[in-house]
Amino acid sequence: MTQVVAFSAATVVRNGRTILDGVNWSVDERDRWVVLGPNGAGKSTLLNLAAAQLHPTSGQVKVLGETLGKTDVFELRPRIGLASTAMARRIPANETIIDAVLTAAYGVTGRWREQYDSFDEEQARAILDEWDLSHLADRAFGSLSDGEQKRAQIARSVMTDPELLLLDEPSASLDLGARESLLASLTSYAQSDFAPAIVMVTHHVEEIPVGITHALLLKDGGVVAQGPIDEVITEGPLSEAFGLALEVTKRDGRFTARAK
Ligand SMILES: Nc1ncnc2c1ncn2[C@@H]1O[C@H](COP(=O)(O)OP(=O)(O)OP(=O)(O)O)[C@@H](O)[C@H]1O
Repeated sequence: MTQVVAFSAATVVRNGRTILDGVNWSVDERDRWVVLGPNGAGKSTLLNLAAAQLHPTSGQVKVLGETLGKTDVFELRPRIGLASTAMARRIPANETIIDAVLTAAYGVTGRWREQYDSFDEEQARAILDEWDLSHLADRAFGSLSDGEQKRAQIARSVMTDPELLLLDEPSASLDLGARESLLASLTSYAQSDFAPAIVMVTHHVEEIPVGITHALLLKDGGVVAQGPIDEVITEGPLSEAFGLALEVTKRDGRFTARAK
């Protein structure tokens, strides 16, 4: 199997503070990872390294075979799909959903030329259909609900057929119905043979879609546990990561956790 992400003692220091501390981690092309940990654990920092948006202060990070610091990140980034709130903020509020997805093919967030390739437009419409957004194609991004915006962010992030898909809290702030519907879509996407390697960040085990194969638990910038999901999302490692005694259950592929 091909490694799409390889961290070797990856460390990030900001303002004299170590926010990611000697992380060793690798993602294979068939893997679907979830990264969990409390606020401030370093999850977004780790995702930004994998997204080639940030360089490690020390150690080595390889993404899609390229070593950060020794490669042109502007060539690497189009091969990576990233859906995050920070990315969504760059989409103009009056941009239509079809354009918000379509412009990903050109690496921009605002429609800037009148003519797009008809192949790209067809691809964007097929993706809207896949993510249940076709009926909103001509609506302004800023007018969508949080749940619809999350779907639109993911749709945009898969437009370029990325080799690595990174999702930062895809179901945060969604109501129960929107969360469950998005998780079902993520499950069917993750189980497709055509889906790339996936890494998603979340705070809650209830937000892990069925089909995620591996988990990484972070605390204070360090790795508490990592590996196959059923070995990691268990009482011991999860209680250690969140700093309280937790009871963890799994049913039909979904996890729940509560304080003991
Ligand atoms: N530029 C910076 N300068 C100083 N500290 C920073 C900087 N960027 C991030 N941090 C700190 O690093 C820590 C890790 O941040 P990060 O956003 O990666 O955590 P997280 O696990 O994603 O948190 P959350 O769950 O709250 O989103 C936090 O305490 C944050 O305040």
